[in-house]
Amino acid sequence: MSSKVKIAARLRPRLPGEPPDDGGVRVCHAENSSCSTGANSSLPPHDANANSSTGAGPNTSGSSTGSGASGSFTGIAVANPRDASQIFRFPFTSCYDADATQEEIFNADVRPLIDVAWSGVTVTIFAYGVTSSGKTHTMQGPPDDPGVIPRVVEALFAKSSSSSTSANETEKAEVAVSYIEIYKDDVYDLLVARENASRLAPKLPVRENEAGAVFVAGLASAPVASVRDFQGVYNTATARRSVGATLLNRASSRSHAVLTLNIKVRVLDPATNAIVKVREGKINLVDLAGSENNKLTGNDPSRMAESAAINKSLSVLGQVVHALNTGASRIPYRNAKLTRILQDALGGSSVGLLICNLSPAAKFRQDTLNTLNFAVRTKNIENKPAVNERDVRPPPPPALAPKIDLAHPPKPLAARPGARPSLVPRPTGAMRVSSVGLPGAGAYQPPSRGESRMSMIGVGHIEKEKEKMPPGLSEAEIDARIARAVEAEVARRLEEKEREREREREKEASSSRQRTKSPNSKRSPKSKGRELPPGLSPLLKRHKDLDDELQARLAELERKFERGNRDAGLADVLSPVSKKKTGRAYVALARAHSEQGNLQIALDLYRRAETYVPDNVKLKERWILFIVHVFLCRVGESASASASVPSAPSSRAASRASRAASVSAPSAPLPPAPVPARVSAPAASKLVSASRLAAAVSALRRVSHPRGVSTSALGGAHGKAIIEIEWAVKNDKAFKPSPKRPKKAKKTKAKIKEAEVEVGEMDVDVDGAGQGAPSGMNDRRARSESADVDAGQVSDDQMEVDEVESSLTGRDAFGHAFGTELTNTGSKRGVTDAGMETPAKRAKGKKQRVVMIESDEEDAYEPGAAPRKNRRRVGTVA
Ligand SMILES: Nc1ncnc2c1ncn2[C@@H]1O[C@H](COP(=O)(O)OP(=O)(O)OP(=O)(O)O)[C@@H](O)[C@H]1O
Repeated sequence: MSSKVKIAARLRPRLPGEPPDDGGVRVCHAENSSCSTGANSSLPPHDANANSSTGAGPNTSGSSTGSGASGSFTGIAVANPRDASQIFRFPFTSCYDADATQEEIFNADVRPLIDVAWSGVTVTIFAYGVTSSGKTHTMQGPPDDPGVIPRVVEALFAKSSSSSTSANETEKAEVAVSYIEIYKDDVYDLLVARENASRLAPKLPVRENEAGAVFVAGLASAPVASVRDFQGVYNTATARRSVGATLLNRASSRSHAVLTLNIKVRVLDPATNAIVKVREGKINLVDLAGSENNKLTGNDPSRMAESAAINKSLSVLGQVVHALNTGASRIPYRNAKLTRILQDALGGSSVGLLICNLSPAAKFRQDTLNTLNFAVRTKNIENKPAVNERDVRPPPPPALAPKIDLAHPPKPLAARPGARPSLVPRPTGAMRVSSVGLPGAGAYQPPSRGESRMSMIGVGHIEKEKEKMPPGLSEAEIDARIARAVEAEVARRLEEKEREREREREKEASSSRQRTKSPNSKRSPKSKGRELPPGLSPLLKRHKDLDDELQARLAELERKFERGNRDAGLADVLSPVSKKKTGRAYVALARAHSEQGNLQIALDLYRRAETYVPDNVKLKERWILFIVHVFLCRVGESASASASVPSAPSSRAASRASRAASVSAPSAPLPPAPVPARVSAPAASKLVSASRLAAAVSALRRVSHPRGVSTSALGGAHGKAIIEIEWAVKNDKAFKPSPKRPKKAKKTKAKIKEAEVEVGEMDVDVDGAGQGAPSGMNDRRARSESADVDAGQVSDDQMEVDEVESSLTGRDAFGHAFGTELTNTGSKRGVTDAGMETPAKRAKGKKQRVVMIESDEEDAYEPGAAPRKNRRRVGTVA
């Protein structure tokens, strides 16, 4: 349903002091074929035969055609201010001449809207017109001749007191008032007291809620219970409104005022007196500030500013109306607070009434025409009123749900002739049960839940409950009791099931604990496969003949694995940095143990380190090696214990080892163990295991790196450690770990500065030796060196190579001779000798090779001098 904005035009009488009415503005009524002018007109009524126009001036639209300004139409006829013989006619159904009373206007156009608001719709009534045209008079009115606002309130309370709309329902209304003014495009709450005449009330923001309704945030709302209450609130608030004297109006409104009456109607059920519905209607009563011609108003600068704001907002109002009429895609509501607040009344969901106030004075003729043009356009705006009503009745209690005969439940929909088969799969024989356990044909119930309940409770249970009911109960009470009983039964059975499940879980947990405690107990290969690390399971699956000892060993490994899981739990909650640090700590610990010969512990620690750095491929490989190592050691020991000749290749253990290794590398037969002629049993076992280990490791390496990967690529520094340990085991030698790699120096400003100082010192030292480069390097050399030695581009590896090279030649990469000789002996793993420099010293050595190039202007570096801005740094700390 749509509703057009209704227009009512009212011509005010000529005021004392105004020039005589020239009869230029006439109110015509078709019914009595007459046109009247403002009161006290000095001119006779407009000549009915005067020339008339089919428009209302160049900017008009929508005015009707007709001949003459006769009373053949209802509306306003205005003489062209430039040519009095031309008449513009504006047809409106509601037109009031100067003699019209406040009561007439109220009864004809406003009173009907009270019922609209009462029914839960927003109604907006606004007075529009040039300054001094009588807007405030129409809306507010003097105390002895109240206008629309007081009359609306009075009618509202009268309606409220006699609010009985039907025989069944009684209505109770609550009225609350809010009152704002929009002054210079800022919103102020007129209900909020101000400390003094100056505008100290806070400006209120205009917002939009999720539903798109515009509202003034933080606006006060005063409930009023009677007309007297309202008068008290309204008079106080109105006194706060910005009013100023202009030449045209002694009490000119300097702001737009919007009074809102919020009407909340509660509809009661007469039987129970309970609230059935709530409707919330609103009446917005808007007294706009009048458009002003500053030539006529004689405004001072402050009034001019007000006037500009007023005219601007009215102009936006006009643009909004125009956009609505032309069906524009964008309506410029947001261009002014006024239009934003009146958005609902203009093309929104409210019912609107625009009262056009007209002045008969000739000086306002053009403004009058503008006002009428605006009115004609506005009347084409269509709103879509919406009723704001909600049903607040509580949902019907379960006992009042449709009753079904339990003994003869309704057929499912699909079974009815012509009914659409249900799309929900339904097991045969199962009947849907409502949430309270009653068969609910109409009530929706999720199938799974309802059906499971049905299977739990069954119709028999309900029947039993029904039988238990004492006599004399009503049907509803019986239903309610059954519902409660069934609910309780469902709850009890669910609880029982839950307890049962809990017991099962506990049983399972205790049996798994038992299994862990007794490592010798028989375990199914499946459980092994599930619990052991993935790298271990394939090997075990293929060797089901492993003896008890090995089983015990595996159990121990499992425990370690579980401990690893705990570590994994801890690793989960650590930050990446902490994880890395913890992983490094484990590696360091492993190194320490390996140094002491505790290879087993070392390898275990390497494995734990893996928990914290799971993506570290090197550590994963080390874990596989460890498993093989353990396996072969055990095999080797048992072989040595059982054989008189340690190298016996035909021994059972050795053949097992051979088989195990061949699993990993079927194409790589184990080499014969290199056993010396005379060797002790333990040493022999070690050698046997070592040889098997070496074969298995190489086989594994082939498996994991089919294309062949170098040792360093296999494990880097830590991989090397593993190989070294293996080597030590194989050769029965002490294991010497490699020294830690020096950390990379960070390129911090401080270090760069420090490096500069060091370079300065280095230059001095080198000069002192008589072999270094001169402290003042020429530009060409500096450039060529900078191209070669941009420290940012020199990798660590390159530095290692340089070190070796320079240790051989005694010169650095640039041909400089060093005062101190680098002592890297070039051993096969790059391990330094006992008297070698510490990593820190090595790092320092590297620093000394950094070349700092100063700017072209400075040949010599001044030790201790602060770095200058224009220095060009082409080399930096490695
Ligand atoms: N219908 C009327 N009957 C008698 N007097 C009227 C009527 N309409 C307006 N007046 C008088 O005209 C003067 C100006 O009216 P009013 O202040 O209501 O104009 P306005 O449009 O509100 O002006 P502004 O926009 O400057 O506030 C007032 O003195 C008012 O009493």
